[in-house]
Amino acid sequence: NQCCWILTSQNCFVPISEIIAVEEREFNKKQRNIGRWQKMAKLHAFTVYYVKRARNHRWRCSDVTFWCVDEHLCNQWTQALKESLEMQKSRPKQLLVYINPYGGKRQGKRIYEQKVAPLFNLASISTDVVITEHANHAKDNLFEVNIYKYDGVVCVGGDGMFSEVMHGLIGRMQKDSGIDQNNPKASLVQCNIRIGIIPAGSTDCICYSTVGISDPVTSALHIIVGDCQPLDVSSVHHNNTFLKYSVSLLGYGFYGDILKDNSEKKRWMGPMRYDYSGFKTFLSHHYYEGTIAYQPAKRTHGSPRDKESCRTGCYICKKSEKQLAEQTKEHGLKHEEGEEEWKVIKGKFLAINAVNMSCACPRSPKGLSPAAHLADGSADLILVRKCSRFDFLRYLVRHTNQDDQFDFPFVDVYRVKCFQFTSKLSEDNESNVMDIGKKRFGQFCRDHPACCCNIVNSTWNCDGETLDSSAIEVRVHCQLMKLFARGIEENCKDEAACSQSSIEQLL
Ligand SMILES: Nc1ncnc2c1ncn2[C@@H]1O[C@H](COP(=O)(O)OP(=O)(O)OP(=O)(O)O)[C@@H](O)[C@H]1O
Ligand SMILES: CCCCCCCCCCCCC/C=C/[C@@H](O)[C@H](CO)NC(=O)CCCCC
Ligand SMILES: [Ca+2]
Repeated sequence: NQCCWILTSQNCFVPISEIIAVEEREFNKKQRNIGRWQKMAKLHAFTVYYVKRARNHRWRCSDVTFWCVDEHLCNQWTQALKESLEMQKSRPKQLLVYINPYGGKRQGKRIYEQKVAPLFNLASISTDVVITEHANHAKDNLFEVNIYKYDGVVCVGGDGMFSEVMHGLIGRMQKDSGIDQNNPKASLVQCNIRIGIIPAGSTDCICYSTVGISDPVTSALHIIVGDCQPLDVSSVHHNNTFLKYSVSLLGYGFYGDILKDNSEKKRWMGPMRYDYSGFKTFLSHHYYEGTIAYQPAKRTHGSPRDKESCRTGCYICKKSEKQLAEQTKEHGLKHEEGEEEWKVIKGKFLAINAVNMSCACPRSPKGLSPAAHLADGSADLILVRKCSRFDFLRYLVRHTNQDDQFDFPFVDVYRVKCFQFTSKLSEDNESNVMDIGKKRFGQFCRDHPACCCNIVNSTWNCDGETLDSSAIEVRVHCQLMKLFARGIEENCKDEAACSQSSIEQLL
């Protein structure tokens, strides 16, 4: 029962849902026989391992040992606690684990073996572990194995590794349900097999934005207690062909160019390669011309300029969950064609970013859109128009401090449910007006050679992977998948306040 609590000897309350394991203990008489009367009695003991909150959303495994002289009483306690743990139905028993040994600082295998596997053992979770041998190994494997025998899939790596596992799972669900992913209007089948992320990559934005920290032990504990966080997923299509899914950043211009510069050859630099490419891309200061058409997300509550962020138990995401359930009840899987109007914006942009979540990460703890929601069925579309290098720097710096990064005349932000983008170049090509001058003068703007306006296209950065087409059609699928997470918890000033707030939440 979620409302059962134990009071530990350190005077802190632990909800049953946050107990990791209970173990009988061999009591060591020599160590404990301090009092005279104890010499005569045989002692019995059990240890409770539980989640302890540390600073900055970190979770740690703490333990407390209870002992008594009455063997029957001791057994009763252990039995009762173990039965209560058995009743926690959302906890995983069997997991499929994929480890990318080459992600981030190449520490994935060590992190899993030293920090995560011992905790899974303690919590009696059995695992099948696959160490990937090449890119797409995990994704392809998910189409072959019996995924339905697992309570979840864990990926040890960065955002790229998560993306692979997500594509494998969502793709497999659609295949098994006979849904054509190439149809941009298809209603996709929700994936109920949760994904756990053990962060071991370069940006780890998805883990950071859903847990509040990128820390392997914290993530392992969220998996053990069986947390569940639904997540919006965007589908990306070009000409009725499925390209990719995205959960964090879909970025054209600045973030696309960073990735393009960031070739596999630079992987030896580890996470540093992004700073190097970021600096180079900032100096190049390229603009791109194009047209964006979007449908505003009218049914979702909240706005990208809100002061409150999405947190554990977010009521805006809960409302979307309710709406989604009602909609599914009414229309089943049939896609309901929106009647809402399309808004069209043409212009020259330094960056076009569409984010399904805040995209908080260690480089930017509040993220690209601090008020974006994990599971509200919408994305925040951020348009950074042509501006000076100095203004763009001011905009970037605001990602790292408390100032509002949307409070600039050259930045617009909209909450959308779908959008389309066409670059000026592909518009021109489509209308068959091939300007020979473009070829002759190379990649820079013929009319204004010094304006840095690029005639060639940029590339889309889709959760850290490049897309082959610049013209794309994007649609947000509300809560298409689930993570072993609970969103970012409100900050607790001290442990006592933390326990108190958890009690209030449960009551
Ligand atoms: N054994 C492997 N060899 C080479 N590449 C792999 C292997 N396993 C997975 N990959 C690929 O490596 C890519 C990057 O991995 P990952 O996301 O773990 O690290 P990262 O790029 O350093 O971190 P981030 O994505 O957070 O920036 C993934 O897209 C994945 O497809
Ligand atoms: C003067 C200081 C200015 C500093 C400005 C910092 C702004 C940083 C915002 C970072 C936003 C990251 C969004 C996440 C994108 C991920 O899906 C993707 C895959 O891991 N990472 C990158 O593309 C890697 C992106 C790397 C960006 C540097
Ligand atoms: Ca969202």
